[in-house]
Amino acid sequence: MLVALLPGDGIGPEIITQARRVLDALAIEGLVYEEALVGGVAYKAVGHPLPPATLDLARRADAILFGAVGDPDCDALERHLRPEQAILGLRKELGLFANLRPAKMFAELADASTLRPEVASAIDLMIIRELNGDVYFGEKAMRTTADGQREGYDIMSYNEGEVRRIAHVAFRTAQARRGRLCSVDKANVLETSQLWRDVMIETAADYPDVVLSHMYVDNAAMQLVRNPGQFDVIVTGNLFGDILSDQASMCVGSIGLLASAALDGAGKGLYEPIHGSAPDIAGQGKANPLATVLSAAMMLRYSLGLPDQADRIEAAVARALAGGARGADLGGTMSTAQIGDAVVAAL
Ligand SMILES: NC(=O)c1ccc[n+]([C@@H]2O[C@H](COP(=O)([O-])OP(=O)(O)OC[C@H]3O[C@@H](n4cnc5c(N)ncnc54)[C@H](O)[C@@H]3O)[C@@H](O)[C@H]2O)c1
Ligand SMILES: CC(C)[C@H](C(=O)O)[C@@H](O)C(=O)O
Ligand SMILES: [Mg+2]
Repeated sequence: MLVALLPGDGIGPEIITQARRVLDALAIEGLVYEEALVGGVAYKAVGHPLPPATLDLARRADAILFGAVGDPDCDALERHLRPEQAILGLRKELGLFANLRPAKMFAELADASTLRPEVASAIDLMIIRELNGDVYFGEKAMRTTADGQREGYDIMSYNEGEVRRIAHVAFRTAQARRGRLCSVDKANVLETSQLWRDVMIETAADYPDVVLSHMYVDNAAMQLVRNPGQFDVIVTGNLFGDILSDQASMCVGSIGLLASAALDGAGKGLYEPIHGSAPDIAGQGKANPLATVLSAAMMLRYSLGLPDQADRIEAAVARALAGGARGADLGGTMSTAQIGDAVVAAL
């Protein structure tokens, strides 16, 4: 089994190092790793954020463990050369359309949430974000209007096939959990969302055991902090899912805790923390590696057929947290490597 390791920029290498240590400690037979450049480091080395050799490795691999991309030095580059294009390109080129972003409160962290403990302790939800469409991948450009103003535009669209395939993933996920699916859209304003809602309702006919509800995205953002315990599975588009998942991360204590899987529906997956390259803390040993460690657990579960090993990592993270393994993001003092040590010791 080949795992592509793509550490990327900023805190990416620091957090991938810790995830790799945890994987190594499991001594899984037959697991091999190959590393490649991605993001700003790839642009600086070879002139492109997603070099052909990296894309080729990602295609050959059974799974991809990804750190983060993004570098302030690159923010003025033409868009197609910016580091972020690497992650967008991998998702699109590999057809990784289903993004699973689970948020569950670790009991040991109830005090770390910005929500009151009795509100936060009820959080056990899964955000399913569509990852290959929406305003992210529509036509976009800058142009000049007739009266000489600069104008930027980005076309938002979904076709029904794109919505239906993510709907099936979401309904099946809800079936395997508590049977409740909340579809989040903006159907009161957007045609894209009206189609989204119509297709969700049509697909529901195949899943009579799942209770489907709908919520506008503005209300969903409010409900996530008012009463997050009401959610089981949330399914939403690319942009809304991006925003709501960062919000959900803070509800469970830190953005440094939320893992994700980007799946193609056929077993291949890219696994990454939901956060970015955090240039403000890069290279200082302050990054929380747990989102990446938990992403490695998702990789073992969803792509490598090793659910018991995944459970082992997740249990070790819970034990490490119970033992006080907290970095600055959770009000503690441990470094990135010390948190890694604590997880390895708890395996
Ligand atoms: N998938 C990705 O690679 C990805 C995701 C999001 C943002 N980005 C990129 O990352 C760069 C920075 O973006 P941003 O600042 O908006 O978001 P960010 O997620 O990198 O950081 C937001 C805040 O959270 C903190 N933070 C993030 N991860 C943390 C961790 N593991 N431990 C402790 N604190 C953590 C950061 O220090 C920062 O204060 C940008 O270039 C952006 O495009 C990349
Ligand atoms: C870096 C960016 C392109 C990316 C996104 O918007 O999908 C990030 O925010 C994420 O959540 O993975
Ligand atoms: Mg994001």
